[in-house]
Amino acid sequence: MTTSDPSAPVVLDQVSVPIGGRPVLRDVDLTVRSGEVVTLLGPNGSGKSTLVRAVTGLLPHTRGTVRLFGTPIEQFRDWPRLGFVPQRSSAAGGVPATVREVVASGRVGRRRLLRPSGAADRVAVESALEVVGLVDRASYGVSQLSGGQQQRVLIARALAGEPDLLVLDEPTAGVDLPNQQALADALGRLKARGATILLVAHEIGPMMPLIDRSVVMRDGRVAYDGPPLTQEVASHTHHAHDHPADGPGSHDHVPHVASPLDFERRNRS
Ligand SMILES: Nc1ncnc2c1ncn2[C@@H]1O[C@H](COP(=O)(O)OP(=O)(O)OP(=O)(O)O)[C@@H](O)[C@H]1O
Repeated sequence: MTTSDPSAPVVLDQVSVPIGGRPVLRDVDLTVRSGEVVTLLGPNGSGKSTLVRAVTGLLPHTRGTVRLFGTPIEQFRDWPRLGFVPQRSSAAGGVPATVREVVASGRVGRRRLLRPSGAADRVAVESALEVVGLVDRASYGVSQLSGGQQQRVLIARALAGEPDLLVLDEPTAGVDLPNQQALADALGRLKARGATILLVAHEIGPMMPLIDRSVVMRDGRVAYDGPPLTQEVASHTHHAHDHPADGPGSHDHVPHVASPLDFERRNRS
């Protein structure tokens, strides 16, 4: 989608990203406007994580331009405005940190160099813990928590930085329904504060009412960019192994949404 707002939180214009010499993102146009919640959908390997890694500056692009809040990413310095929740690995990571410590680490970008944390930092950390419903677990070691709760710790860490743009890569993968609901509530509050959210999601679930737009990736390109997919389409999942045409190497680890075109095609047959 082209944009009339070059100062939008995210603007990708004809962006290509190769990995290991292979084109993984190809000529991608994408705009996420201020205050929007946009979901990135698409089969495994279609380039969703690559796209968010290009947006968060973790992966360089070779063609096109990536702009954050109107500034080309190469010149962008206002990183505290951006929060990123990476694809789930583990918030514990073998480090014996408490929940509060991990969440407080999200304030680092907001603090002046070598200054101890102040009242504003403490308020932001407590508020983030409250939003994700982990106040009563704040002094627990992160490794004592369930996977879904650890995911909420990562989200609280991003929220503690009070980002204007929050990018989340599959925050609900493998997360049970109560945790998905807690996440949806947290994102709803962030949205109410005016934040912009770009979300890679296989499982939309309780987040559906928050979504303003859906973008479906396929083979490194944008295959659909438009109104949010309905709950019916979004919940119409399949596994890649049902579709041999997807070819080798596209093994799926979770049910996923393909493009709306697939949905219609399957309904016709
Ligand atoms: N570090 C890497 N080295 C080599 N190839 C990679 C690397 N990262 C991604 N790829 C390839 O790039 C393509 C896009 O991957 P990407 O992770 O962006 O897809 P995705 O849509 O996020 O998939 P998933 O839903 O499984 O997370 C895939 O073919 C993947 O194998």
